[in-house]
Amino acid sequence: MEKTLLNYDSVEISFDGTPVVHDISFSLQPGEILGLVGESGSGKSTLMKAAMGLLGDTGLVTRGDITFGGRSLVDMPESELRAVRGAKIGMIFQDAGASLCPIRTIGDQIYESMRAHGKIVNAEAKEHALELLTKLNFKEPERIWESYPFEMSGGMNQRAGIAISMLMNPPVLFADEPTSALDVAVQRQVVQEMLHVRELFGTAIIIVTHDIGVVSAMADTVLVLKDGRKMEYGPAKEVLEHPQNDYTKELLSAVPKLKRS
Ligand SMILES: Nc1ncnc2c1ncn2[C@@H]1O[C@H](COP(=O)(O)OP(=O)(O)OP(=O)(O)O)[C@@H](O)[C@H]1O
Repeated sequence: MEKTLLNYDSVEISFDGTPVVHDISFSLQPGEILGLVGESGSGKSTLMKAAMGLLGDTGLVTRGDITFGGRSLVDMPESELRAVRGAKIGMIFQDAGASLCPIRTIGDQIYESMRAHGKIVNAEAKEHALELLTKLNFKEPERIWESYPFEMSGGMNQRAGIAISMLMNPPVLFADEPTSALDVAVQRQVVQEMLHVRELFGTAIIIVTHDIGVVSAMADTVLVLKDGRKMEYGPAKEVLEHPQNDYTKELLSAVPKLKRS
C-alpha cells in the first residue's frame, strides 16, 4: 500500500467553542486528486485551513488529528508550520491576482518566495522558474517573469499562481475554488494545468470546488460535505455515477441548472 501523505482522523473544528466541522476522516495518497464539494458554509475551506494552522485566533481543532507524513499538524509549533506551508503544502486560491502583489513583477515575487525557503540568488531562481514555466507549457516564460500581474489576464495570473506554488515542489497542493472566477474556456486551461502538475511531479491535490464538471474532470476521490458533516466519500466514479446519499443526489441534479446560468 502507498504511504499516506495527509490524514484527517475524526476531525472536529470549532470557532469560539462551537463545532462547525464534525468527525471528518479521509486520507490523501501521493498523486491522488481529492474533490471536496458541498454548498457554501459546509466547511471545505475550514478543513484546509486547519491543516495549515490558519484558523485564526478563534478557530481550533477540538477533536481528532491531522497528520502530514505521520506528524501531527495540530500540535505543530507555528515556527515549524511556517516551513510546511508552501514547501510541503502549496496553496492556490480563487483569485490569484489578489494574492499576487500588484506593483511587483512576477519574477520579483518568485524570487522572494524562493528566498523565504532558503538561500538562493536571483539568477538561480530565474533559471528554475523559467524551466518550470516551460515544463508547464507557458509559451513565453521570459515575458511572464518580466510581467506585472495587471499586464496578464485573470487566467494567466491563475496559471502563474499555480506555477509559483509548485516552485518548492510540494507533495500536496490545496486548491480553493481555483476556477470559480474564470470563464469556461480558461477554467479548462487551469484544470489542464493542475492535471499536468500531477503528471509531472506526482503532486497530490485537494480541490475545493462548486463545479461538479471540474470534479469529474480531475478527481480520483470525492468527499461530499454538508453543514460540516461527511455525506459521502469514495472513488469519484462511484460517487458521481452512483451517489448513495440524498444530498449528493441533490447536488448532482443541480448541475445542468448551474451550467445553463
Ligand atoms: N473565522 C470564523 N469564525 C467563525 N465561524 C467561521 C469562521 N470561518 C468559518 N466559519 C464557519 O465555519 C463554517 C464553515 O465555513 P467554510 O468557510 O469552511 O465553508 P466553505 O464550505 O468553505 O464555504 P464557501 O464555499 O462559501 O467558501 C461556516 O458555518 C462558517 O460560518
